[in-house]
Formats: sequence, C-alpha cells, structure tokens
Amino acid sequence: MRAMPQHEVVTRFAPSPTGRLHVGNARTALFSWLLARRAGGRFLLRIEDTDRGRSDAGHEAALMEDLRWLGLDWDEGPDVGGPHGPYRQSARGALYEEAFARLLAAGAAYPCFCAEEKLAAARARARAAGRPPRYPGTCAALSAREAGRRLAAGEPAALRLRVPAGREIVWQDLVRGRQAVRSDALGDFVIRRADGTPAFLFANAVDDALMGVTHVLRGEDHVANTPRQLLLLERLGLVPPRYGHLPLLVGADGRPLAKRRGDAAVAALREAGYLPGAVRNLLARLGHRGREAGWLEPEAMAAGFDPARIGRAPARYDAQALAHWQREALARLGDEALWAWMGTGAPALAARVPPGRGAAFAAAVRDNVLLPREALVWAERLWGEGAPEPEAVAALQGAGAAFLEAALAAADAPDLRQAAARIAAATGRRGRALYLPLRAALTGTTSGPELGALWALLGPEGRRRRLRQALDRIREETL
Ligand SMILES: Nc1ncnc2c1ncn2[C@@H]1O[C@H](COP(=O)(O)OP(=O)(O)OP(=O)(O)O)[C@@H](O)[C@H]1O
Repeated sequence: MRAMPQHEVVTRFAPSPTGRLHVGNARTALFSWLLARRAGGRFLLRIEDTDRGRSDAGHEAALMEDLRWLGLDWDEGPDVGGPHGPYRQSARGALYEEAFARLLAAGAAYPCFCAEEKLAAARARARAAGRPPRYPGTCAALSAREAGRRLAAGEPAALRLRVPAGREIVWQDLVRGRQAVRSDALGDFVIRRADGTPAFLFANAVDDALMGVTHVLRGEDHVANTPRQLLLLERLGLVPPRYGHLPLLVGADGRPLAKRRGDAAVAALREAGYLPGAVRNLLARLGHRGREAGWLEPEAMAAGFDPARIGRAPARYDAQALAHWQREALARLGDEALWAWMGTGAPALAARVPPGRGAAFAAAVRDNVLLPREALVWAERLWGEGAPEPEAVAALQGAGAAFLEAALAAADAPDLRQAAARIAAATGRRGRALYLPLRAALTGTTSGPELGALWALLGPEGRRRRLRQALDRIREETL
C-alpha cells in the first residue's frame, strides 16, 4: 500500500451507473476534482452499483467516457485500480459483511422483520399526525433468541442501526456551515435490505472511510443521509470525511436534473460538438461566487475553487450560457485544430471542402460557427448545390445579369479589393450595392464571414462556379 501523506486531500465522485451523466452530476464531479487538484491530492472514482436492477455496465463505460472527455482524470478507480479497491460496490460485499458482523456483535445493529406494508402504513400515520416518519422501533427490543429463531426459520429481515436517544449530531458542512440534527428525529435506519444488499447510505459511508476519502462534495439530495452516516461510522470506529452539500442544478422547468429522466446529458453536448473546456467553464461558475469573469484553464480553475463560496440557492442550468464559453473555447483553437474539430463533429465536411483547404475554411468561417453542423452549412453554401436564400435571390435580381457578368470577368482577380475595383468600373456599383449581390452570388446568403476571406478561400475556380450558378439562376427566372 502506498503511504498516505499526512493531511492529503482525497475526494471522490461516486455515481450510480443508472443512466447518462447529466450536467448536474458533472458539476458535482468537477467540484470534487477541483478540490483535490487544488490541494495536490487524489481524486477517486467509485461506481455505486448496488442497485443491480438499475445498474448497467454500458452506463458505467459511458459515464467514464464522459468524465474523461471533461478532463476529469482519476487517480484510483475501477479501470486504473489503486490501493483501496475494488472500486465497484458490487465487488465489495465481503467488506460490507464484515462491517455488518461487527455491528451485530456489538449490539449496534439488529434484524428487523417488519413488512414493508406495515412500515409504509406507520409512516403515513406519523405524517398525518405531523410527526417525522421514523421507524417506531418494533424490532429493537426483540431478544437475541427470538431474532435467531425467526432468522433460522428463514423469515426475511433487514438490518437496522440502533440510533442512540438524546444525541445532537453536529458537522461543519463545507458549503452550508454548521449543521446540527437531533438523533431522536432519525429513528433506527436500515443498513442492509431484506434482500441482503447494503443500503445506499451504508455502502457509501463505509467505502468513503475505507478508501481514505477526506472531503465529500455531493448534491444536497444527500444531506439527510449525513447525520446517519456520521453515526454509522462512529459505531464502526471509522474516520468520517468532511461533507459538503451542493445545491442541485435545476433545468428550465425548475426541477432538479435527474439521470433517470435523461436530462441535459453530457454526452449530448459532446455529440453536438461542444468543447470540454466550454462545459467546464460554465459548470465551474454555476453556484460558485466570485469567479473571475474570463476563461479559466483547469489549473487556474482549481486554484480559485473554494467550497465556502458555493451558494445555497439551486443553480439553473441554462444551455444558452454555453454559447459564450463555446465561443471562448473555439477562439483558443488554431485553424488546423478548428478544422479537425469541425470534421469530427460533421464528417460530411471532408467531402464538401476541397482537399488542402480545411484550415483556410476553418479560419474564414470561425467567427460564424459555434457547432460543427454550422460549419457544414457554410461548406454547403460555398461548394454545394443548394438554392440561395430568398433575400439573396432578391439581391441578385436587383443587381441583374450585367452585374454578374462583370463579376465573372473579375473572378480571376487575386483579392477582393482588386475585384471590387474592376466590377465598380464596369457597373458603376460600389459599397453595399456591390458587396451585397456579390456575397449573395458567392454564398447564397446575405450575411456571414468576411467576404475577402471567402473570396480567397473559393479560389478562381470556385468563384467562377458560384458566379455562373447565380447567373444561370437569374437568367432562368427572367425567362
Ligand atoms: N441535479 C443535480 N445537480 C447537482 N448534482 C446532482 C444532481 N443530481 C444528482 N447530483 C449529484 O451527482 C452525484 C451522483 O449521483 P447519482 O449517480 O445518484 O445521480 P442522480 O442524477 O441522482 O441519479 P438518478 O437519477 O439515477 O438517481 C451525487 O453527488 C448527487 O448528489
């Protein structure tokens, strides 16, 4: 085992492989990763697949791909191993059994034979009476003999932790500050289900402690688990991590994003062509006050990360805000890299853009493209066969065939300035009256990238082709 330096910060992300990772999960992962990286510590990935019915190896592989794509690398995990494995809960059964046995032997836990319907009815009665719906303690007082007899007879039993009365459980939440919960409000809680599987809060807390996790940042959907997990770890004599609870990300409808509903999936952003740096820059700011306004590379992002600056209000995920960070991310790509990004997201581009002109194309259209599919639209406009847009047709008709003939005659001019001078001399048009129909002819639209760059990009052949197409079109229409 690697010696663990004193005070090393160890954080983790512990998803269930039950669906596609959404941006809320991703922000929780990012914050945990930033906390470890800021301190030069370690970041672990643990797969919480105890719910066998909902867990799926395909989801596990996909969520690892999503995390890697986001640049969140882990120092220990199911694929890379590490000194605290296994890193899938489904393979940690023996460790849980040992902990159950210790709790039972110490009298800190007891088997509970209550049927779920009875418990549900008791909860409903408690709620109706305005009391917290906690376990009434029916099986807490069963003698060891009686419990043993029922177990031997094959009666299904859950295992509950005995919660001491009259205690105050206190923790210093990394985000919410001091929290205190009275143990009397908790009731004895299930740590092993009647089917033998460990309860979420049990496996989760035991693993954090056994894996040496020092700081847990997780969604506030887990805040009710924390006092229970602290009690449990105390009973096991294990050192608890410090917990911090992040407000959940909510969607446009105000509901927390959820994996099981397939909300705002990271994979969908990747497939659309968003860049990981753009997603990181957006997520790093959601709910985190006092962030620098500009683009942040991971190191600077980690240096400025501070759980105490995370707000308490739910943060809204707004896909529109991604556009700003995508623009920033694209501006950081050189022309070759931009072209490669376009081609990955829109493979049809390779057949549309003439060989050898990819980088020049990317340079010409970069300010007009946020996603690869928009690059494909520009390639179609420059080299495709599609019809011009109505405003372009109107501009061409307004300029007339004589204008396009003059433009054709100037198509071999090496740059737009010289071409414009020749067209102006032949037609008397200048300024907008010249550039608008010229743009309409070359691109089939009336706005877009700088025309001089497009002129150069098309080359004499491409320009002639586009101008001839335009001329044919308006001749056809005036027949
Ligand atoms: N909407 C959300 N915003 C921020 N964090 C979230 C959100 N939903 C879940 N998380 C956090 O993501 C981490 C992984 O949780 P988990 O795998 O259970 O995801 P989940 O979206 O709750 O899944 P499911 O929908 O399958 O219950 C946890 O720390 C959880 O608190």
